[in-house]
Amino acid sequence: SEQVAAQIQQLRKTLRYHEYQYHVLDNPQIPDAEYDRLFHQLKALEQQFPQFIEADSPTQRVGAKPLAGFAQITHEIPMLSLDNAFSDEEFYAFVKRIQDRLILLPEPLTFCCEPKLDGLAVSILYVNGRLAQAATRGDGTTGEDITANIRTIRNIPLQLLTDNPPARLEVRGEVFMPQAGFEKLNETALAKGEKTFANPRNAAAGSLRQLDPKVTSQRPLMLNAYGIGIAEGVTLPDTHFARLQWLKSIGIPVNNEIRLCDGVENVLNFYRTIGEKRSGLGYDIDGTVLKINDIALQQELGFISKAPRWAIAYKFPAQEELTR
Ligand SMILES: Cc1c[n+]2nc(N)[nH]c2nc1OC(C)C
Repeated sequence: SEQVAAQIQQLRKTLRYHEYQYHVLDNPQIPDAEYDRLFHQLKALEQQFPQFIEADSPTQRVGAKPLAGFAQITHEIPMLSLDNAFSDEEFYAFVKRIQDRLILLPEPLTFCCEPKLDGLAVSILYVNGRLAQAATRGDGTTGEDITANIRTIRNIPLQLLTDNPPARLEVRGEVFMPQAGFEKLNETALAKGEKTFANPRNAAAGSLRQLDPKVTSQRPLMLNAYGIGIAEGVTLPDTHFARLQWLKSIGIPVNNEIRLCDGVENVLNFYRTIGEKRSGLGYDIDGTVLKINDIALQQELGFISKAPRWAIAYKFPAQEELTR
């Protein structure tokens, strides 16, 4: 049965590789039917030899039974919110406050510019490379344990794709529901006389708050990572953009609209470009998040009580004001 164990390990490795290519690199190497065939081959082998089943096998996404409730989790590093800007002038003022505070002012000032996805912020903890725990942001200090539901999200790896994983790595990101999946979900709900959701954000929130992971597993949710919390047993790169690239390299999905921009004019150009692309992205965003890229400068600037001094969300006018 060593031969069976080896065959099972090889199938898991192959499936993880194809999940990474499909969900993270958007570059599938095999047709979906071939992936499904491999998946069901592994499922059958594990059913025939249950002694080889492991919690982070690609077949083990959907938890067995519904929870009675959600446990509370206290974030070791608080998940803070963001200060907002609603005009170029407010963004200029944000940059001026940074320039006035920094002892040594690099020229140009480099920003990591990201779309601000309209979903739910979550924290996902990997222990020795295995998904161990996940929580909602909650009030920033305490959130709800949604580990069982997070495990069902197909583009979140159950195991990091690296041979020497950090002892502990906390990935922070947004769980969202793409517009196409949202419309299909509401169509089905309507046809079955069930409750429909007002918008993709509410649908994502409702799906993550399901006590039964089997229900969450049927919902078209996705994660896009935007930062790192706890990181032990690894030396992280010294810029935010390089950290996101590193996350992507070990299997964590990162949004592909993220860009580095040198200087304020290029940042504002990013903001306008994303605004023009907004209706065609396929998922809801409510603005951009513009961050000082250099980690040492972030640490020098620190946080105001509730939000970092080094990042700002520059929002778009509320969607209702514009025709969709
Ligand atoms: C609350 C939040 C939300 N978002 N969304 C993105 N894309 N980045 C990002 N960063 C955040 O906070 C960090 C600046 C700490």
